[in-house]
Amino acid sequence: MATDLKKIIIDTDPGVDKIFTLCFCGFLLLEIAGRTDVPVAEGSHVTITQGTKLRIADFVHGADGLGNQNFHPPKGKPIKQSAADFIVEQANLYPGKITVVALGPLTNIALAIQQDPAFVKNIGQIVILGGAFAVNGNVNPAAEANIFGDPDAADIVFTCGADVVAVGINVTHQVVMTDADRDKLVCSNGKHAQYLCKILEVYFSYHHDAYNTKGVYLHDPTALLVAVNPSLFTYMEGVVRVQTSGITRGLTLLYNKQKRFAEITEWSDKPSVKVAVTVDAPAVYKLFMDRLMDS
Ligand SMILES: O=c1[nH]cnc2c1ncn2[C@@H]1O[C@H](CO)[C@@H](O)[C@H]1O
Repeated sequence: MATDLKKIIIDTDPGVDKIFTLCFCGFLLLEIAGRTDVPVAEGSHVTITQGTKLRIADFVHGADGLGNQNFHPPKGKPIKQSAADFIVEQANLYPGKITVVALGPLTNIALAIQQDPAFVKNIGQIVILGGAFAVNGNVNPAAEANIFGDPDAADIVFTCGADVVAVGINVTHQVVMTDADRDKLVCSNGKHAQYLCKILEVYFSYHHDAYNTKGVYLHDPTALLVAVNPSLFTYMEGVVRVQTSGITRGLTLLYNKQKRFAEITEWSDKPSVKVAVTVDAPAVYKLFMDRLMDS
């Protein structure tokens, strides 16, 4: 029986919880997992306004973005196309069928939108790990890290008119791997469990210090599940705008359309997106841990 497998492009920067997500997909770091068949395209080095991309998270993920484990550089090379060109090409080849899961700043997707007027129609869905909806950010009280990385790009993506679903830290902070579960993972037969527990050390100590929690937030794996198992979440629809300057640069503000304002606002006449508001955290967590411990 033919199965209609979902076609997913993961648009990501390095990071410990990103590796967890790739591992969950059966990829891990592609060479470690022997998945050299998966094409890798290089993303933009500058923001959509040609600004320098800030390195803001070495204290979260380690200086190499991978838990300071000094891995050998990969032998394989990225494909020649840029990430934006690749995303545009795939959306054209498989109209309505591609889901892009964005786990980092949104520069590549904003570039794809600017490059090809048909992209918004051709892309199946854009799942964004990003934003802090009605809660404090994690870079500063206003901004979540991925949106803060390129707020202008984020505003382009949120208002582009494609099928956009955002999962912010108001939701991902509910999915926590505890210290005790990390210890269970170390002792499990999972193929990548030892490796994962090593790269987790930096990430755990950052969470202990920054949040005073005995556990880490599984941001990125949770976002992936929005793409593959959306019924584990509930959503609100509305227009999201991103603050691009000032002390609240990177703030994501959802207009829930409950009030009809007398004035025209920056949210008027913009397309709606879906924003995750609740998550079945035990179910998400179980799916995730079962996969990591048993495969
Ligand atoms: O304090 C932080 N600074 C920068 N990046 C962070 C921080 N905490 C988590 N993340 C990263 O940003 C996304 C969620 O906001 C996640 O991808 C996580 O890896």
